[in-house]
Amino acid sequence: MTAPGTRAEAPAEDSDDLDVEEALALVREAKDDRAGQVPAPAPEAHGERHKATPWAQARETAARAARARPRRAPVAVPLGDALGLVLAAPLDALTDLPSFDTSAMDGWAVAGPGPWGVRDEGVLAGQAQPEPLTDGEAVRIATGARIPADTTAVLRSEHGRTDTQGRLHATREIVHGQDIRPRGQECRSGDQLLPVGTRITPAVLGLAAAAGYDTVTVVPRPRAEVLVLGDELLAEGLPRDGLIRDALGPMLPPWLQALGAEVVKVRRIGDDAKALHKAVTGSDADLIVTTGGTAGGPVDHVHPILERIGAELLVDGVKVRPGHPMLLARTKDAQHLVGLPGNPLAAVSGLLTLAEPLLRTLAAHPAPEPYTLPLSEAVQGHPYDTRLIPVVLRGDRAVPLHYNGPAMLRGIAAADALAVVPPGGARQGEEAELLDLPWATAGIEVCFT
Ligand SMILES: Nc1nc2c(c(=O)[nH]1)N[C@H]1C(S)=C(S)[C@@H](COP(=O)(O)OP(=O)(O)OC[C@H]3O[C@@H](n4cnc5c(N)ncnc54)[C@H](O)[C@@H]3O)O[C@H]1N2
Ligand code: MOO
Repeated sequence: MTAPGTRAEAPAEDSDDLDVEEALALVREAKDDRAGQVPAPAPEAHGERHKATPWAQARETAARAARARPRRAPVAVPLGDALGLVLAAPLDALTDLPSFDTSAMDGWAVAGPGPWGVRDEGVLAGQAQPEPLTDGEAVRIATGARIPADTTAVLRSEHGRTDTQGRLHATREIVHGQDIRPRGQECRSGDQLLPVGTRITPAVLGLAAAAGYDTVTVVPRPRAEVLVLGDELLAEGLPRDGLIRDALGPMLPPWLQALGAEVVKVRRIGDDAKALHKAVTGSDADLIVTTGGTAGGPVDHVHPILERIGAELLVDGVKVRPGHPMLLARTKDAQHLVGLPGNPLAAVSGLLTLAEPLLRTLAAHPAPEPYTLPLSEAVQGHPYDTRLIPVVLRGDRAVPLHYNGPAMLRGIAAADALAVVPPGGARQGEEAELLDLPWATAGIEVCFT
């Protein structure tokens, strides 16, 4: 169930569905494999409309650009900082689990058949080795406490009673070994608990801690820098005198974080070519994201600066609405630049078309499974380009939202996803591919970053 014009139709060798193994090759000790090198774009004159890349191909190019980069070394991060990252080394148990024979219940550790004489001192969780039991002896024990040597079973509190002489009787039959968790029941030291490529969830953090880890070895978070261009932008207050509020400065950093990036800097550059040149050449981020200045107006400095620094344009315009002037360039060996158009919804389109596959691949996250839903109403198409339309998901339908113009955020702010509408449009009831917004899937991606 995949909409026409989507990844499913792309030739197999061009698929941007990232194999985690393949992605992790970027961080392994193995020699650098540049097989995925992105071919240079067709040498067509700047400004020609037909050089624009088809939407699905642009996404593939962005993912492949990330794969073609030099290896990034794995890093060790404290458990508290590891949520959402991907294991770059297998999680091998550093201890047996449990690491000692443990009581599974509150009750008594007993030795031999009852009734039993009960020791005065009980055994609590966290206590060092308790005294061994002798036959006919019992000791109060808490869940998680160490089992004394020579214990035959644990009798649950609710299954025992003490008589007037203080002797303990079982009120039901007990089985040898019952309610004792033997050392190593879950794993032995050295057992592989999780393989390379596993996404670190809250449960993985818990397992890692239980297995003795303080830090985990992970694929490093890609570092992103945001450069907001435009002299017309205000950082606060109401729009006035032809000036407008900067909508992208507040929107992009958390969105990039939700896509797996660490945002190292957000800078307002204005329409100053010199400042932009300095910011781009001085950046050591994995990804520079610029906003505005892509279209070729009098103060659109992005293309000229990329040309000046000898950057390789991998995508120069995409057959998608909104956002068609978006671009992707390789600025240096281990750095890319995504140029987002200034119109805010066009910038979202660029973010999901180019930045998402690039960051996802660098972060070694698997590609989301493509899925489709029928549209609740017809959506007018562009004659040649894909359209991305904000939708809400209601039951088993995608409901297109109004206010989906390139300069509008009102639709996307209420949306669950973007529907991919192929050239020519989609009929009511037609299946459309959906791009989930990172916070719409139970907030999981957002809290993972
Ligand atoms: N002659 C042509 N003009 C334009 C074309 C074209 O093909 N030929 N394409 C249009 C399309 S489509 C888009 S999208 C925009 C892209 O423009 P730029 O990337 O050069 O961006 P700017 O010109 O700087 O800004 C466009 C628009 O967006 C507003 N803007 C910019 N930054 C922000 C921000 N941070 N927050 C809110 N709004 C922002 C800016 O004020 C402009 O209104 O070009 C069309 N033109
Ligand atoms: O591509 Mo522009 O984004 O239509 O407005």
